[in-house]
Amino acid sequence: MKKLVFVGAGSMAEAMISGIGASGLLPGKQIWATNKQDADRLRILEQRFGITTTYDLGQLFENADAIVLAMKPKDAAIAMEEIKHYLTEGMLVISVLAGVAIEAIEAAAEKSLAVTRAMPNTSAAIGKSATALAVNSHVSDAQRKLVQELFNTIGLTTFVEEYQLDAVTGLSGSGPAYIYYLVEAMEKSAAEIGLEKQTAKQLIIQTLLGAAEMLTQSDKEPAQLRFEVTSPGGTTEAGIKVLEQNGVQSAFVSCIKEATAQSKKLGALLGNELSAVKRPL
Ligand SMILES: NC(=O)C1=CN([C@@H]2O[C@H](COP(=O)(O)OP(=O)(O)OC[C@H]3O[C@@H](n4cnc5c(N)ncnc54)[C@H](OP(=O)(O)O)[C@@H]3O)[C@@H](O)[C@H]2O)C=CC1
Ligand SMILES: O=C(O)[C@@H]1CCC=N1
Repeated sequence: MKKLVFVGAGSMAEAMISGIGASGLLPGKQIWATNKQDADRLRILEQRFGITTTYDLGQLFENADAIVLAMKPKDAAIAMEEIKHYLTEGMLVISVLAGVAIEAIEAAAEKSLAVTRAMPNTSAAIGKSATALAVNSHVSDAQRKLVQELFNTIGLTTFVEEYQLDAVTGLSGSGPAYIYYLVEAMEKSAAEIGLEKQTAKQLIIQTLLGAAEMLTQSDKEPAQLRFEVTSPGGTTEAGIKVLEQNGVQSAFVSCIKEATAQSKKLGALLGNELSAVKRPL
């Protein structure tokens, strides 16, 4: 790949640019970006990652191999209207938009395009994204390889059916936020039980890393690993009892289902009835 273009330069674009840049797959100069109006933000990204930015769409799309759509779903209709004439069949369009269907993107562009829908997460910034990809039939084998190579630079990559991407969004796209929410609660409680912030932070982070590594290395189910922490009549049992009384596990299940449902709703913001991808019967 010689030129990768980001349309939208917010949190997700930055996480990807940071991860791709650090991997060395593409020199910063060959990564291009634009946004709607925030020129200061583009200057910051240029300084931080050595990328090239412009508001000149002709220059932006010239000889581009792949275009990443990285605006909010609510802004996608206007953005597509602005860029559709620059999109060609030879380009690979990579959409990270939550909920928006490949067919809706082609409909907005008013042409057939090679489109990959990707659902990464912000851990892309440190090469630790969990990314799911779905491609349409116009994506060539070479482009499929290229997109996988690209997302491999920012973490783990897996291919799924397009209808599964809303679930991926609810689970791992939004997932880092659920973990940060838990950490916020752990930090809050640490302050209330008399631990200094810095000490608590170190202990919490190592606990998360250790648990993640246990889940990776051990063959045991998470429930079994939990039981092994839980001594009868001990502290964990007392703590988990409170979580159970407050329905925390079922709240997490509802949370992920609601996020998945919201992904489906966001798809409709491109203003096309093709947006919702149904599970095949
Ligand atoms: N954040 C996350 O964790 C994840 C986000 N996503 C998806 O990534 C996408 C972007 O999210 P996020 O980065 O958080 O959003 P941000 O709000 O941080 O960034 C949105 C970007 O889109 C730009 N933009 C808006 N309209 C246009 C336009 N017409 N032309 C060009 N650029 C435009 C904005 O420019 P300006 O600032 O000038 O207005 C801004 O740079 C969303 O679709 C989201 O679903 C997917 C996975 C994870
Ligand atoms: O909250 C959102 O809509 C985006 C999609 C996944 C993570 N952030």
